[in-house]
Amino acid sequence: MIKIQSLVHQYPNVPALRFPDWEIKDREQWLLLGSSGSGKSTLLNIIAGLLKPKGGNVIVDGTSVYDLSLKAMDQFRGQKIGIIFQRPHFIKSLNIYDNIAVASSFAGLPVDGKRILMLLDNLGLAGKAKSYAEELSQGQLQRASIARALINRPSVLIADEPTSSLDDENAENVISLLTTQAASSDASLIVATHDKRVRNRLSKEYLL
Ligand SMILES: Nc1ncnc2c1ncn2[C@@H]1O[C@H](COP(=O)(O)OP(=O)(O)OP(=O)(O)O)[C@@H](O)[C@H]1O
Repeated sequence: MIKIQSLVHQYPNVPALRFPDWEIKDREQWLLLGSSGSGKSTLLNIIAGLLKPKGGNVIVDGTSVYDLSLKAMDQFRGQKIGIIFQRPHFIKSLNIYDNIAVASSFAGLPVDGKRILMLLDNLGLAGKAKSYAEELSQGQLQRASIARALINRPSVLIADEPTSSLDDENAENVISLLTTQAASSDASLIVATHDKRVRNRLSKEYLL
């Protein structure tokens, strides 16, 4: 369960961003909608523990995220929150398997090789474990980033414009995988998007 309460963020020289309170129950799937500049990415970064808000609370599974020390917050994020960005970033010198393994090590968790291979298989990447990011297409990379986001069995999967750089077929594939994989991992899902192809695929909407 995630709660945001009385959240406000202030960038220099622009009006403060205020976010309506929001409660995301376990396994719920939400679209985060709003016009360009309304604060979607800002809110996702705040929920993910990557950007400290000026005021208010983010509570994930009973823990007030911004009351944690920086080190505790890094581990908490690694264990509880899976993040998928618009364009996936992988460490170039490591293969896909090792990139996913590193996500567990950073979170202070043991590497579960069987689960890495199972997730890659579920995401249609069974043969790509030993490949490097530069050898994968955008759609394959986005699927690999879903595997990486899921590896630590997070409570919530957060995706910021995950389909905007993909063609129709890959966009459909990625949104299906996000919804089914979140459900089978018992994770909640938040997808921020402008993409009309995605809008009718999740039942709940939070509007900025
Ligand atoms: N680092 C920053 N410094 C100053 N202002 C910022 C910064 N990042 C974002 N902003 C401003 O905060 C507002 C919200 O930005 P944000 O990226 O969260 O919006 P968004 O809804 O995700 O937009 P888009 O849909 O275009 O990606 C915008 O007005 C933006 O210009």
